[in-house]
Amino acid sequence: MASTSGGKTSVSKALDEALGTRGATVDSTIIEYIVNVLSDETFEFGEKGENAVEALGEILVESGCVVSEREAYQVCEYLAEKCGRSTSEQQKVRELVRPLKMGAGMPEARVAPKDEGENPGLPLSARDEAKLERRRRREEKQRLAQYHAHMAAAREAMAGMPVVMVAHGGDLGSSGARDIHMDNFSISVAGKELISEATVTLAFGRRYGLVGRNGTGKTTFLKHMAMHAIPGIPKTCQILHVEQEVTGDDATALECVLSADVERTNLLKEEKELIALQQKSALSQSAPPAELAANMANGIKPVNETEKDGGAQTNGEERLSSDAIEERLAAIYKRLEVIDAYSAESRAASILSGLSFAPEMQHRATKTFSGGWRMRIALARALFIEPDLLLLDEPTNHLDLHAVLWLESYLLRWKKTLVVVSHARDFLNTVVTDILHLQNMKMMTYKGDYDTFEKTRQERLKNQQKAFESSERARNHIQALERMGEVEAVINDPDYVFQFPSPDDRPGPPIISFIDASFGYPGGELLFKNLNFGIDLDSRLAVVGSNGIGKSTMLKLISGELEPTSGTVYRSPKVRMAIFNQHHVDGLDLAYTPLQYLSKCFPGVPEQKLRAQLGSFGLGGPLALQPMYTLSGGQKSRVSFAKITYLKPHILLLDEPSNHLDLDAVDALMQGLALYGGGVLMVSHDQHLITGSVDELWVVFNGNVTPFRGTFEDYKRTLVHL
Ligand SMILES: Nc1ncnc2c1ncn2[C@@H]1O[C@H](COP(=O)(O)OP(=O)(O)OP(=O)(O)O)[C@@H](O)[C@H]1O
Ligand SMILES: Nc1ncnc2c1ncn2[C@@H]1O[C@H](COP(=O)(O)OP(=O)(O)OP(=O)(O)O)[C@@H](O)[C@H]1O
Repeated sequence: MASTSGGKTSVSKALDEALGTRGATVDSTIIEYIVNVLSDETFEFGEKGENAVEALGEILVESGCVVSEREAYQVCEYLAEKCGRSTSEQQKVRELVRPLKMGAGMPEARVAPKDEGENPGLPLSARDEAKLERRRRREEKQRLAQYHAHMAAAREAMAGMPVVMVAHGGDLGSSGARDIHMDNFSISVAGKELISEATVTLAFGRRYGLVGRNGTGKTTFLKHMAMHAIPGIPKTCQILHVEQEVTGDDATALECVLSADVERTNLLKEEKELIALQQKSALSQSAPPAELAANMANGIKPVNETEKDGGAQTNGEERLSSDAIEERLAAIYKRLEVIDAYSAESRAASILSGLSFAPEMQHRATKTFSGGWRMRIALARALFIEPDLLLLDEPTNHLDLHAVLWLESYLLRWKKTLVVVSHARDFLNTVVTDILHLQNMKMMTYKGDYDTFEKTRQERLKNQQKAFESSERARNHIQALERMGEVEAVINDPDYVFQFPSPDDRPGPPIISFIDASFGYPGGELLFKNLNFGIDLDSRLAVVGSNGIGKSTMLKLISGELEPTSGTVYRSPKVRMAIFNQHHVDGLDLAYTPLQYLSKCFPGVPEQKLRAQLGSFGLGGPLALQPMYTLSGGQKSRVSFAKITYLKPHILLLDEPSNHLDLDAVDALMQGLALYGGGVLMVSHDQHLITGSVDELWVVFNGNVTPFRGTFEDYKRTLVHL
């Protein structure tokens, strides 16, 4: 099998042979660059030279080494045959001293040049070096300025979003909006068209799953709807896009949810003040504050900001009789009953509890929660508000399986309209009534769940293909083409491939061993007691368990980011581990492009190699050159995958790897893992991914990690019965 490179001399010789006389006409710096890339000891040609084409195809054509892409393939195949070596002969890749960690900003691995000649390009004079350095600094400044401008614009857009609160009818009433017709609209971002001339109707009370490849524009579409920026959306229609976590302050989680009912909050506040006043006036007949007197003069109208500002025309000296207070209180009680205010607290508490907030947590200040939990509070608030149109963007990403199952059943009873972006097949199949499919700038609606959509679409594509082929045949026979209806060619998404480079070396066992290992955070209780297990290069494991039970901590104990408080965790000194963690985006430097970012992480590695690595995760072409703050969620995830797998780890530790990936990408991930030659341990609750890519399920519970005998479906059933 031709997979890795040979020495520099043999590569140079093979290249000479492949290019023939044409080689002599090409700039020697280019030839030197190509030889350097191919003779790098970690370079893999691929079975038929396909990786070499990926890395060098463009430059071979552009420099005139070959005249066509086809010839580039031939040359690379020849080079692979001549210079690739079998796996057994492969040289060992340099080892990393520490594992690669995404969240913590993986230690930047410097790939040292083998010798002076390995860096492509000619040596520069001191003057040129200085010039280059100045340019680099200028570009850096520019890049940061653009990034900050982008973030400021995003914040401004967010601040301009209509505020959505619980509406009880009457003054604060909802429009009673029903169906929404968005006719012939287009959406562009930075001059790039994402949706073109689409027409979408959202029927009141239906639940739509919005699906499409990463980066097609689903989130952008939700944002535009929430801003009422698409013609056809009634101004009065309350649309809530759950996008941002709630801000952390002293209000408890429960108060934060309840405060979304502004009318209730204000009525309760007023009630409290009136009662205090009643008690006081019983003693001293004191004067009420101007604001209260004003409310009473206004009758039973609920207090809101407008009244506070403009309604206080009564002077503070005016005295209110206890009768007036009684009257106002009666009106308040009546209104509280009408708006179902007395059951609000239990409704809010039950939503929070469904989303895994224990009673104690519901009474904790929002500022004490992590981002993920604050996102869950934002979701709880949205469910409590019940807007006319609820827009959810990958809600299951932040939830444990228990909460996902609860959310599914809650949304099944949802009475209003829902649009949910999700890449979780089982969630979509359970929750949605229709699918909106965004592909190739077009939006199509399909009735039914995700599986039905897939079947219908396959059928539609088959028929379209048949119609296209027969129209093509007819085109060959009939001249009068105008008389035939135009049949569009079938446009299908290209197949994804995720390539996880397998390690070239296989360190002997044991690789990872837990021996009576216990762990607790300082000042906290023990999270794990006496763990005993091992992980090796053949392990294929999924770890499951509720939120906060310790799954991420366990990954950190495996990788060495944490050490046990007692007992031992043994890690083979030769093992290279890569961690993909849930907060991978925090580790990315968003002001850079994916290519610049990888170049920073792996200095000295030729650009073409890094491009090939990005390409193997679907980030080829312009995406590699786009600042990362402009990338979609799934696109950023791919940058992380490209980064952590570059140095061919022996063990992959994946914390919720399918979050953000589109459904085809999850299939590609499964395929990639199946071909990967190292060990895999993942934390996930994605049934499709788990079922298709691991052979063992481990449950974290009560300080233990126990193998589960049964399928993931069986495990899910145990949760429903809890
Ligand atoms: N300044 C820009 N220049 C070029 N492309 C841009 C720019 N800003 C955004 N984009 C592109 O616009 C698209 C916006 O994607 P959006 O986040 O709406 O996609 P998505 O369908 O929600 O993706 P995902 O499934 O990954 O979450 C992406 O393809 C992104 O690369
Ligand atoms: N650095 C830390 N210091 C103190 N306590 C921590 C720290 N990190 C996590 N914890 C606590 O340890 C417990 C386990 O956290 P961990 O993140 O491992 O759980 P998890 O099962 O991965 O949760 P999730 O599913 O929400 O990611 C939680 O109660 C958490 O609050």
